[in-house]
Amino acid sequence: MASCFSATHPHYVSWTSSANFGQSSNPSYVTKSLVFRCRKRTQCALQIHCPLMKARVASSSMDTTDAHIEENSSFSTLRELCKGHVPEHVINRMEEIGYVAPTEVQQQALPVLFAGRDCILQAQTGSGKTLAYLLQIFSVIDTQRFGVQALIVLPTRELGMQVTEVTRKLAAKPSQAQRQQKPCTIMALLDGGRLTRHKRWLKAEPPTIVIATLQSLCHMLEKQIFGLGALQVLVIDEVDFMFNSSKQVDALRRLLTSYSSSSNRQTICASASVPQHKRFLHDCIQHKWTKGDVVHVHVNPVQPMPSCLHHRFVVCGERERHSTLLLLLQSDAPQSAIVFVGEQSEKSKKAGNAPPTTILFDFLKASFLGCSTIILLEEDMNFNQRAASLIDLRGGGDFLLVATDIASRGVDLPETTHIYNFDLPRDAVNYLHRAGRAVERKLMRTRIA
Ligand SMILES: Nc1ncnc2c1ncn2[C@@H]1O[C@H](COP(=O)(O)OP(=O)(O)OP(=O)(O)O)[C@@H](O)[C@H]1O
Repeated sequence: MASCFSATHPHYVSWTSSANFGQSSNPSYVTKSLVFRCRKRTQCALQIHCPLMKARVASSSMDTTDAHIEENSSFSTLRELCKGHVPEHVINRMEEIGYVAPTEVQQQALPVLFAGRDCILQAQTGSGKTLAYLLQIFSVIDTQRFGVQALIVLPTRELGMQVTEVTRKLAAKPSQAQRQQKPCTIMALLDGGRLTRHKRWLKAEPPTIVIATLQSLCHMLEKQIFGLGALQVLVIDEVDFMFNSSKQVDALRRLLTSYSSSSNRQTICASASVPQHKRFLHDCIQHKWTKGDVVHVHVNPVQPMPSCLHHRFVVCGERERHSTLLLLLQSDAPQSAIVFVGEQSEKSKKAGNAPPTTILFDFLKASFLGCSTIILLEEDMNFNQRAASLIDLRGGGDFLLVATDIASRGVDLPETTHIYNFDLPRDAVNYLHRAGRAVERKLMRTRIA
């Protein structure tokens, strides 16, 4: 048996199976029902769904009492919130871009961040965590000083490019009066970039802000191309993903303790999911990844997934998965959608099989006529192809993206209306991040209104 389930976005939650229909306003109830129903069917589904259940139980025990959060609901605009902390030209730029009213996480986190506290920032996908930590960075950097003052570390090149774009927009040229000041320089040090050019730049004059993936960053730090002696703010975005990745965790630990010291910098960790957050906070203090008085800003802890999502699942036979997905796409006629496919196993690679992403991509290109722009994004593509896919996606217009989990973390594709999990996510956390790709712009619209 195989399952294909989808998350779409109207203002209620429902689920369907080949045998039953149901409705609920509580996503965790949906998860429970899904587990229960699949458990009755096959062992295979049971194995797949058990982690979902565990994560649901873990999330239901969360509370916010582990850290004092400074309540400050009196700021109705970001300008008021940032006044006296963030330079005027950045505030002006922020308003020009359209960031006027703060989101909930910005309301709660910015006073804590401006007070210089280390912070674990946990809030729903698309809630505006990036802007919160960027505003803090702009509040502390001094462009007259030499050295890298802020470092943002993220798991993928795609997310790195996105955060770099927002940072550059905010840092745009200061006003006439501030022209005498040196501009804020920003470097994207991402896997697949031209490291020789970066090396020359770093040696000549280190940029004020570096946005990096771990591999490229650690390469530069190990070769002592630059140091973190002047570092004031270190941000680890998608922190749970980074700590869970066997490829990244050692380098991340070195970055947090050996290359710079938590007592000399402000450390901000961000994610929509921090499983076992009390344990994580304990580890942060114990291993000196952060200072001892680190704050856990946890927005909306009882509802880790936005309530505007509509969830459903479809159970079908293994051989009918492609045709079932096609039928769903034809009946939903999504404006823009992402179809998540699992990574190819090593065994399948060794056997010389085509990757499941490519098989599905070719199938949809040949059979789905509802969308002219069908795009592929996966780890095994080279960096130029990956960049080209992102440019196509952001070029406007409708799209159908066939992707691995490379697109599940942080990537902001505001036009996305539907998410299809062609292969089941590994666990509830993975489901939450995949589903979260469909909500960002809609949530913002609601909040601003
Ligand atoms: N105050 C604001 N007003 C309007 N739009 C905003 C505001 N803050 C952020 N946004 C927009 O909301 C979208 C989502 O923001 P962002 O990517 O920071 O979310 P996130 O919390 O980091 O999500 P994820 O957990 O998926 O990484 C972006 O398009 C961003 O430009």
